Order: sequence, then C-alpha cells, then structure tokens
Amino acid sequence: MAGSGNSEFDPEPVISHKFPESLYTYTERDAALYALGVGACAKDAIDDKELKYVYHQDGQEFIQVLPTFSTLFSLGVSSQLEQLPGLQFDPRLLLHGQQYIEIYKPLPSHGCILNKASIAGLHDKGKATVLEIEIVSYEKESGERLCMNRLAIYLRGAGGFSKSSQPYSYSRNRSNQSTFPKIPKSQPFVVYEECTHASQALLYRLSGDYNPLHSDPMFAEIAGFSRPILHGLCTLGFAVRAIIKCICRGDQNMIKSISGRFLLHVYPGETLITEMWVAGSRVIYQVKVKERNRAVLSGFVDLNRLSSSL
Ligand SMILES: CCCCCCC[C@@H](O)CC(=O)SCCNC(=O)CCNC(=O)[C@H](O)C(C)(C)COP(=O)(O)OP(=O)(O)OC[C@H]1O[C@@H](n2cnc3c(N)ncnc32)[C@H](O)[C@@H]1OP(=O)(O)O
Repeated sequence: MAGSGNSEFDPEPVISHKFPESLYTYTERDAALYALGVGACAKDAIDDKELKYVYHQDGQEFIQVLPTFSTLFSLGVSSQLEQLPGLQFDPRLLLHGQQYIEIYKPLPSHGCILNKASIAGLHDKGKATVLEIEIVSYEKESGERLCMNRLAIYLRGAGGFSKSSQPYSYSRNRSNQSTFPKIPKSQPFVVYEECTHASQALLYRLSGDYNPLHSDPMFAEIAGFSRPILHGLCTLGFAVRAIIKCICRGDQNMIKSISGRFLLHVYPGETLITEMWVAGSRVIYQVKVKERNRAVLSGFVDLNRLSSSL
C-alpha cells in the first residue's frame, strides 16, 4: 500500500499522471434508467415534475436529464486508478468521499461525450489517502464544454507516505477539500423525506458503477459493512432531486453547481431526510438517515437564479 510504512512511494508521478481521453455514449434509455436509479417517480408515479425524466411528456420530443447524470461520465476513470504510478491501495477499502459538479449547459437527452481527466489533488491523511480527480466533459460533435466533475476518493489504509513531518497535500486550482459551509443552526427552510428501496443499489448499479461493494455481501463485509451499501452518487442523486423538487419547482436547469461530502454510508432500504436552507442563490443541504438519525451527506447547491417560489 502507498503509506502503511511504504516510504518508497513518490507522489509526484501520480499528480503529473495523464489519463487518456475517454468517450461516454448514452441514449435516452440510459438517462431514464439513471433517473429511476436515483428514485425519480418512485414516490408519486404520476408526479408530472419527474415523469419528464423517464417519459416523453405532452408530445415532447426528448426526455429531460437530471444534472447529476453527468457524474456517470467519469466512471470510465475508475478502471484506470490502479494504473496510477506507485499508488498502491486495496480497492475493497475505497470509499467515495466527495463530489463537486459544475453544469455549463443542460445535458442533452442522448449523445457522445468526450472526457478529459486529470489528478486535481493528493492528500496524505495518515490512515488514508484522499485522491482528487477532475473530469471536464465536452459534447464530442460540437466540442462545447458541458460540465465538470471533481471527485475525492478516500483510500482507507493507503496513507502515511509523507516524508516530512508536514502531511503531504497537493491541490490544483480550487480543491473542494474544506470548502463546505457549516450547517445552519436555524430550522431548515424545507425538509423532504423519501425511502430508498431495498433493491436501490442493484437498480442504480445498472447505470454503470458495478463496484461489488454495493451488491456482494461478502465483499461488503471485507470492506467493513454488515451488508452492501448504497452508492454515494445515488444518495447525492436523491438529495439533488429533493432540491429540484422543493426549491427549483421542478426545473432541473436551475442547478449551476453541486457539492457534497459523504459523511457516512447508507444501507439500501433506509429513509433519507434531506434538510435544506436557502442563502441567496445557494442551497445548503444535509441528508440524514431516519432509522439511525445520522447525517450521511452534506453540501451545497448553487442555483443559476433564485426560484420565483421563494
Ligand atoms: C473515478 C471514479 C471513481 C468512482 C468512485 C466511487 C466508487 C463507489 O462505488 C464507492 C462508493 O460509492 S462508497 C459509498 C459512499 N461513500 C461513503 O459511504 C463514505 C461515507 N464516509 C465515511 O464513511 C467517512 O466519512 C470516511 C471513512 C470517508 C472518513 O471518516 P474518518 O476515517 O473517520 O475520517 P476523519 O478522521 O473524520 O478525517 C480524516 C481526514 O480525512 C478527511 N475526510 C474525512 N471525510 C472525508 C470525506 N468524506 N471525503 C474527503 N476527505 C474526508 C478529513 O477532513 C480529515 O482530514 P484532516 O485531518 O486534514 O482534516
């Protein structure tokens, strides 16, 4: 493992690593399957604010796409993590730590996306290494920039490689480490409760994250969980849907950027309570699991404009 006393690990080749460009091609079926995977239409099947993500409504030519669908564009990078020079880690102990998304234009209902990925950060946390990857995505045909995803991966057991007494920490540009606003002490502006289904992770994985942590009981046990856990990005999808529904009056195009830190795992079948506070055009949110009364995700969403409903 990088760290664990492995003083040979040199972080420099990792931070200068160049990932090959990758393509992600999707159809409306993929966008609809994703929407179902993050709970769209599961609560109120006839909710016309969400039907548009899975069905051509009112003779519309195309379905609409949730902004968090863009997180799938980066999935191809996961297979390249183990090729990072010198960075050794146990993939069974990998957890998704954070996600930051910027949306530059509404996501098309189908298309071919060109992704350019790079290392945005590397942090030695002693008991873990936090690796940040940034993926900028372009519509292949027009070359237009569509969105940016920056994710932090928490590699348990892979830290402790710093050679000096100061823990190694590298961040390119604005890293999303430590940029999270405090959860206000005041009552939330709105609270939205929604159950995940026992098969939620099995449905969500069909969108492309086949990590057995979310489907294989033995793998989950080795990773330290009593049973398979929900994908972090599935929980984030639920939270952003709640914000679109409660604050944006169902208009997904109001979302400009999304930030989230995964605080604790979620088990499929648990109930998610999303608490939201509005501060100008920023929505601060926190997701709690009702059954365990624990916060599992927190962050903020910046809107293109204030909702006229506020
Ligand atoms: C390229 C495509 C790749 C795709 C990747 C995604 C693959 C997916 O299939 C995997 C998943 O979806 S996993 C499920 C979602 N994630 C989770 O459930 C993790 C939930 N969080 C935790 O368990 C803990 O916060 C935990 C364990 C993360 C941290 O808890 P602790 O060990 O108690 O940490 P703590 O002592 O509080 O802090 C240590 C230092 O680490 C920083 N940190 C803490 N939580 C972090 C987090 N979530 N993300 C990033 N950094 C984090 C702290 O700031 C601290 O650093 P410092 O000492 O410098 O302050």
